[in-house]
Amino acid sequence: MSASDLHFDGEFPIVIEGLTNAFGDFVVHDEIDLKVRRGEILGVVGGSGTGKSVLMRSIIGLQIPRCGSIEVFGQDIVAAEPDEVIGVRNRWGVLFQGGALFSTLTVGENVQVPLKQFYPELEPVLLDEIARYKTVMTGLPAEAASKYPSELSGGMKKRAGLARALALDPELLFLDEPTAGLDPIGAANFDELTRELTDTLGLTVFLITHDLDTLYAICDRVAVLADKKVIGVGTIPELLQSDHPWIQEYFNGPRARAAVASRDRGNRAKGMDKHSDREA
Ligand SMILES: Nc1ncnc2c1ncn2[C@@H]1O[C@H](COP(=O)(O)OP(=O)(O)OP(=O)(O)O)[C@@H](O)[C@H]1O
Repeated sequence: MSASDLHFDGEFPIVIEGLTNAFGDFVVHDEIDLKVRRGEILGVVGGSGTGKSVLMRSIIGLQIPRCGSIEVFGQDIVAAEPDEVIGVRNRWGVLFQGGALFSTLTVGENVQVPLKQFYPELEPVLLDEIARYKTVMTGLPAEAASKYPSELSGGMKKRAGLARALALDPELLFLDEPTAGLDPIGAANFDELTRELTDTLGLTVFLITHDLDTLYAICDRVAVLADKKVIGVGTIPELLQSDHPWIQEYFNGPRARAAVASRDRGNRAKGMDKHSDREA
């Protein structure tokens, strides 16, 4: 438990204790603990290969840990029978790295995949309607629902993947490097969309990223993976109190300074917009 969790009296949709993941002799996580707070966007960072994706896969039951426990909405994910997990699986949505859309299905059909899986009784006309609604919710035009992934830009594919992740009205959203491969404007727009959806839908978000701009712009707290452990969890100012060299180098390096400057410029621009709105 992090020091700040002692002062947090809300709920924790994800509770991880003593989690060890290993492939043969290669240990990725060594007895890690992590709690995700309801309503937060938790950024998960760490060098390449520190096990961010493996951690996410363990939480959603795609990776069987060597030991430890993972509870999602109070349901034990590790020890449970597959049937027992179904009740929580429809409470989360996942945007995998690269979108992971089915290339032979249209965007709308992709969004319908989880709907058909969990609600096979839904009529086709209703499935179409929900798929169109989810597509538009992510900022895509309604016509995008009838397009194939190969007809979409990288940014549109991410939004389509997000629409599918939101298909079941999840409470918990997993995003694995959602802004990777997007240009800075596309990435900033996606960040804004993530924040807006989190606030309006009351989501809790587990967000793996290498993108410092994303961390500074939208994450409430950040968890740092290094040395097979979670070496810190907190707001960026809290993490900066740590003297761990990776944290210092990451959050005090030139790229972090550029991210802070960019966030501040964005905030100033928003303030000016509000000002000119009031004057108009
Ligand atoms: N199925 C697997 N079999 C063997 N090793 C694996 C498997 N999946 C992941 N690994 C190893 O586990 C380690 C952590 O992988 P993971 O993909 O979680 O890293 P990551 O922190 O997400 O990296 P990146 O930032 O580069 O995406 C890596 O060394 C990877 O090679």
